[in-house]
Amino acid sequence: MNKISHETMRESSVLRWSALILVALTMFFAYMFVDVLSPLQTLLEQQKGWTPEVYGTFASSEYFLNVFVFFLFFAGIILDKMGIRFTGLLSCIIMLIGAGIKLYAISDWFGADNALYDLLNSFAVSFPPAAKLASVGFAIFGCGIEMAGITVSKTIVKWFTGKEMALAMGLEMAIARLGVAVVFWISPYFANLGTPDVVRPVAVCCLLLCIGFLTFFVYTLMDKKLDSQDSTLSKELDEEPEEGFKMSDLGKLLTNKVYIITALLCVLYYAAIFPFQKFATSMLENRLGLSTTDASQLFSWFPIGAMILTPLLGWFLDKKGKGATMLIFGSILVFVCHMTFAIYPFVEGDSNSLLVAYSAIIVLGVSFSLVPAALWPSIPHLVDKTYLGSAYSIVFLIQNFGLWLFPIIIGVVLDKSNPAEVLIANNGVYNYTPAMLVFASCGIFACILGLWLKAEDKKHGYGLEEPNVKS
Ligand SMILES: NCCCC[C@H](NC(=O)[C@@H](N)CC(=O)O)C(=O)O
Repeated sequence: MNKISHETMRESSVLRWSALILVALTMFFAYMFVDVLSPLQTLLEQQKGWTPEVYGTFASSEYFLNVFVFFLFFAGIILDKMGIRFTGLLSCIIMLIGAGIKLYAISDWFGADNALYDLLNSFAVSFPPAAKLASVGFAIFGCGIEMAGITVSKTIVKWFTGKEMALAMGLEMAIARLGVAVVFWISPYFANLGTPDVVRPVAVCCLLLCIGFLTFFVYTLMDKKLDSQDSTLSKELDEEPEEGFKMSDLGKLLTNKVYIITALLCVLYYAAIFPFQKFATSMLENRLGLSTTDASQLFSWFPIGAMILTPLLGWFLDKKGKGATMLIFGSILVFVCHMTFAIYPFVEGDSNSLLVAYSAIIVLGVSFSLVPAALWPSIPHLVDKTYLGSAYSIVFLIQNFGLWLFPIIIGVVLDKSNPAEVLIANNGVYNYTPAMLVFASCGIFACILGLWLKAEDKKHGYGLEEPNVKS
């Protein structure tokens, strides 16, 4: 009888973690691109005439095709049918196309003598043509990054099931957060290198996206080898090949109560995070009277805090469990942060005010470690692995709806709560209280869903409070 070799690449910790670093780098550069314009809202308003409403609509366009053309739904099916290599490379190409369009839209090459410019200028004239085309590019980019996000989640499950899965997901997200922190520093830096210009940082981030494509390409070589080892092993062990994804699996997902609660918690929680990220620099400028650079650097402590804590909490989840409890605490903390920015009487130049702002940002960073570290590794506990790609894609789809809607709501709330005459009377300083109350309310609803999830887990034993690593 032949000797059976049970060793695959995933049993080597060096190879397993190398695979993780390669895919995490793709997400690192992608997350940089997502937020490259976030610290430049004020400059966009001054140079390009993008009002908060225009900016909010542009920011939400990232999610438009995912939600309204159901791209994410198809992305999940493509992932389950075509596999990680194909889907990952496709997602990188889509990101590059979208990013290129956005760069072109805000550049001087896209100007009044251009037929496309004239066409886009012929309707909805309060929305500048550059913002329209940039939104199209960002919507295409959004398809790519979300498709990459579900692919990377499935990749981590593939390499780390029964091992340090939550730590791996935590580390991947930490690397992505580092990308956000870096872009909040380098974006204003490149924009202000010489004559202030929003195009420079976007061009730099486009180049970095190409590096992300290359790191994913290198990963595909490892993925191919692992697949061939897995199929040899299955033959040696005489295992039945795994059944692939079927359309009927979607019905199973959508009638899975605990999965739907998790998806709703996800949309409410993330609505208080990513859309806030798009307005945070401007909020800090207005609430504390800071310059763009100072506000942006203050805010960068949020992703930095999340970056440090997410892997530690992932490690804690692997060893000790308590995932549902982490979701509840994380939701309470997001509420605390946003309420602080909504109601604290900040005074310009006051050191106490600055201390309170820093503390609130750190609290948000802690929250943004607790929830993601617990949420994403909980999905494999709730669904069958044959349709895990679709399970992630539908959570992302529901989440993307919130991420699309909230920047628009916040843009409108800002415009309505700051009519022109009030804005002039306030020397152009925006009142952010109503907008921050909207964000705070998301935290409350997410917390209620977290409590419900914990009760369901206690009743049915999904293992959300159990450690991931089986000893
Ligand atoms: N492997 C990690 C999975 C998701 C991480 C999560 N990202 C998202 O939820 C994205 N859908 C949101 C976006 O791209 O805007 C995160 O915490 O970053």
